[in-house]
Amino acid sequence: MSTTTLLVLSLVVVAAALVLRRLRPAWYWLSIGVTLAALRVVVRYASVMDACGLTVPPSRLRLTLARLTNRPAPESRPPRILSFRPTRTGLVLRVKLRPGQDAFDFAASTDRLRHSFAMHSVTSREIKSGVVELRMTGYDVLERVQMPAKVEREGLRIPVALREDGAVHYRDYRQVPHSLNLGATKSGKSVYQRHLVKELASRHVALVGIDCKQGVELAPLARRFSALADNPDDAADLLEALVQRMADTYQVIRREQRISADTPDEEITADLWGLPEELRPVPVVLLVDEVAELALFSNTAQKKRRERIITALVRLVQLGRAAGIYVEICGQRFGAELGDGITMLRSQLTGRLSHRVNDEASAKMAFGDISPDAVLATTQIPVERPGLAVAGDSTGGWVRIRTPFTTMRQAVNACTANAHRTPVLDGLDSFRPVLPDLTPVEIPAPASTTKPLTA
Ligand SMILES: Nc1ncnc2c1ncn2[C@@H]1O[C@H](COP(=O)(O)OP(=O)(O)OP(=O)(O)O)[C@@H](O)[C@H]1O
Repeated sequence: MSTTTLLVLSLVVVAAALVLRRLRPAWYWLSIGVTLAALRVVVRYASVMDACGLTVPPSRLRLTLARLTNRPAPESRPPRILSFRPTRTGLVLRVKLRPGQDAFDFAASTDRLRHSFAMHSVTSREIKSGVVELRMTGYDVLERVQMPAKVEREGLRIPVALREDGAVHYRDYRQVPHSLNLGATKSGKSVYQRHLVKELASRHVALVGIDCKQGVELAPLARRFSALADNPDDAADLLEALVQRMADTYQVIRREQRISADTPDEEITADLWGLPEELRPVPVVLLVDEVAELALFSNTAQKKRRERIITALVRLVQLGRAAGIYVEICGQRFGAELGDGITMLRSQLTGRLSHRVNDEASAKMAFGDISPDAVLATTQIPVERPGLAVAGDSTGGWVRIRTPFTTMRQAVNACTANAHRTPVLDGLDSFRPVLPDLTPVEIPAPASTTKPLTA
């Protein structure tokens, strides 16, 4: 093969790689990117760590030994690599800190590491004392979200989104029972909720919905819902019925505790999950869409209704966890301006998720009491990336996530396929939703209003 042919061939390969990298970054990463990036990290590791100030100077002992043996002074040492593995979206590097190093040094250097290793993003976290994990992504994984084929699908741990470091973000109801999902209009709240329902559909769980937008978001998914309210009056009754169900579940737990009174303390159940399977009531996920509609009032009757609703919600979030009742509240704003009880309610919603918001005050409603960094990250979500959100928890940790785009049709299909799993809930029978007619309806052409022309 002549040199010219070789040159042309190399140019074509490089051009193809560049095009692939631009148009299909995930394919580029899997085919070429991962090898190049891994080589880059391995070759540059020591010098990058040094440049980022993540090395430690030689100990006195090493210096003395070098002096005694007439050898040149030893160099500063980077942290020891414990493991290094490529993933579907990036690289994961685990390092053992040297004496005197701190996980915060790494957290503060992630941006420097990112551009030194030419990666898209780098995040760090201490996984155990003295061991830091650096997760690097090779491309912007949140641009076109693709969940990995293999995700944990067990119990009430739901894969809801992809994190910016390429890991799957789970909504774990048993760890974080209640959550708040905020965002301005068109920010992606409904798509998130739809995806959540699609994933919950195949689990052993009862779905209960309140959607005061006349049910436009949840009614199409009604086949998988055990109860649904589409106006504030029904919502008040439904919430009170749920509070009653919670009390009934506590009775079952109490009875079981008495039966097993001679068993050791640690075996006496204090929540639904400790009950034997045949006695265990089905757990319930309550989804509330546009919560502000429940809190607003303009006359005395509506004010009374609001009080009933907020009281029931507060009771559910305070006591629901042990009875297996989990609450997911969704809205554009959720602050003190919605009236009494809202701040108290919010403090019990330990899971926080905020899509794009219109102002800092709204971001503070999600994260003001948890993490100022998360407030800043929320205000920086761009309009042109709906679905991007900041997820946090009460420990102050937060992460950027994006849910895969889910159409209403995909969610409806999942609900229809799992309709047989919809449990009947005692006491909530009267709230069973009217099933949507999903057969295509032919829309008649509009009658012509144009008068025929006369000569
Ligand atoms: N995860 C996502 N990935 C890609 N596009 C998305 C995502 N989430 C939302 N979008 C886009 O943004 C649009 C608005 O999303 P969505 O209806 O969920 O907003 P919303 O916050 O519920 O708005 P509203 O409060 O007005 O109902 C969607 O129609 C879709 O085009």
